Amino acid sequence: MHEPAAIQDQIPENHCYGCGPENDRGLQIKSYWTGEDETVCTFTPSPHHCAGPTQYLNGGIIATVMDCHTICTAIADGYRQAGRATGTGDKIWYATGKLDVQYRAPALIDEPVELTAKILERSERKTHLQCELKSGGRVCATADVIAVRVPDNW
Ligand SMILES: CCCCCCCC(=O)SCCNC(=O)CCNC(=O)[C@H](O)C(C)(C)COP(=O)(O)OP(=O)(O)OC[C@H]1O[C@@H](n2cnc3c(N)ncnc32)[C@H](O)[C@@H]1OP(=O)(O)O
Repeated sequence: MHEPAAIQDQIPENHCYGCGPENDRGLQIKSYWTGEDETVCTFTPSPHHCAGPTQYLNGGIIATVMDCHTICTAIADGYRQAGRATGTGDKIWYATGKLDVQYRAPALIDEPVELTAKILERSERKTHLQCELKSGGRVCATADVIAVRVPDNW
């Protein structure tokens, strides 16, 4: 079970291609807390998100959804650490400092991919997260991510 409201729907003014509700041509992923330091996201690919062979998901799309799922997790965690509901008060904004993706198996285009993110460590300026992407019941990609806090006018 997770909270009813998606993290992305609580972050204001987000036009990001991967996770921005304001980007009507974007992927519009939705992430949810499942525990203290863990979030999940289910993304349903469209046929045009394919790799060379039409049955597999493009690697850049895989990287994008892993990037956005983890960075939104870091942002929501920033609000939690500040003792505020996500999106309230002064804006808290993180950017990707590092995204290290390992592609372990091809992900299928015709079924949803399941992502999990886990916060490993946090400090004032950065959050270290791990992400896993599953398709067809197997782990297809893992990522090591550093989210870096940036000014709210970034
Ligand atoms: C709601 C919006 C969701 C958006 C989701 C999508 C996210 C994105 O795609 S963002 C776009 C892609 N990312 C970017 O364009 C970022 C470009 N880079 C930058 O702006 C800067 O280099 C930035 C912000 C990452 C770091 O800024 P800078 O002022 O150099 O930070 P700096 O003070 O050196 O580092 C802060 C901390 O982060 C660490 N850090 C920074 N980069 C890295 C890295 N690549 N690897 C490891 N650690 C890093 C530093 O070691 C430092 O750690 P500590 O506090 O322990 O000393």
